[in-house]
Amino acid sequence: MKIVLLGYGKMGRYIEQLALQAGHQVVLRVDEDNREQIGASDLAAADVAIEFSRPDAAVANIDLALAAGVPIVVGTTGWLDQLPAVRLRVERAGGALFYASNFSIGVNVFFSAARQMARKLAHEGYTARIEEIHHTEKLDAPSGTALTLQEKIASQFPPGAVPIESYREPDVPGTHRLTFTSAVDTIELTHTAKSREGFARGALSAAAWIIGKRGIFTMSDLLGSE
Ligand SMILES: NC(=O)C1=CN([C@@H]2O[C@H](COP(=O)(O)OP(=O)(O)OC[C@H]3O[C@@H](n4cnc5c(N)ncnc54)[C@H](OP(=O)(O)O)[C@@H]3O)[C@@H](O)[C@H]2O)C=CC1
Ligand SMILES: O=C(O)C1=N[C@H](C(=O)O)C[C@H](O)C1
Repeated sequence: MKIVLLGYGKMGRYIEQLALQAGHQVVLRVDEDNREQIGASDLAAADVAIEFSRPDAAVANIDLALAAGVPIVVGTTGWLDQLPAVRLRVERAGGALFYASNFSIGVNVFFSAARQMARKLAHEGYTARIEEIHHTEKLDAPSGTALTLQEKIASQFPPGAVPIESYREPDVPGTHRLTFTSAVDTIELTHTAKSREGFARGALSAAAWIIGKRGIFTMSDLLGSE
């Protein structure tokens, strides 16, 4: 694959390392310093763009890839309130967008398990809460993953009854814990990322998968999960 990296920070660099090891090419690296100089024609030679930048930059980068006619994989969190408008633009342009708050296989299996457990446990009187811990450079809170997890189980509980607590500690790649509590016991489900490798591998799988497709996709499309 010929890849454009939109965002060349912790994730962009990790993805580049794995991509080069796998024999792919990185044809353009975009960060805050050169973003203003980049136009759609600069992306034209790429098969796919992979976007890990910042919450306030993601949507303009999606529009750039759409204008270039290049499929885009977006890992940046904190912009999904704009998804309905972005969806319209992707459809109108006949483009391809793959987005996920978390690209690791482990977290996506965690989501499926959480959904199944919530279905059963909410009716047995359990309450649920979510905790997330990330490194101190993280710009958004709650994490995108915690919000997706909340969305996946919220319908089983009364409105507003699944709180999220966010903690920031040095060097934590990403930890998410879902706790169900009843009068008689507690059930905890925890995903602990040991590094950013799982996120980077998942983003590269999504990039290979979306080439040649049109539409809007997420991890359940790639993994065939709920
Ligand atoms: N979905 C998932 O699985 C994961 C999602 N994430 C999310 O990905 C995002 C990035 O994370 P991370 O790599 O750790 O962040 P970093 O802060 O390490 O990197 C962000 C990069 O984006 C660049 N940037 C800033 N503005 C723009 C712009 N307008 N266009 C293009 N690039 C820009 C920065 O440039 P400069 O260095 O010049 O400032 C920097 O290179 C976050 O939202 C994070 O939550 C992270 C991990 C996994
Ligand atoms: O900012 C990060 O680092 C991460 N962001 C994503 C999120 O907000 O859920 C995914 C992962 O937890 C790492």
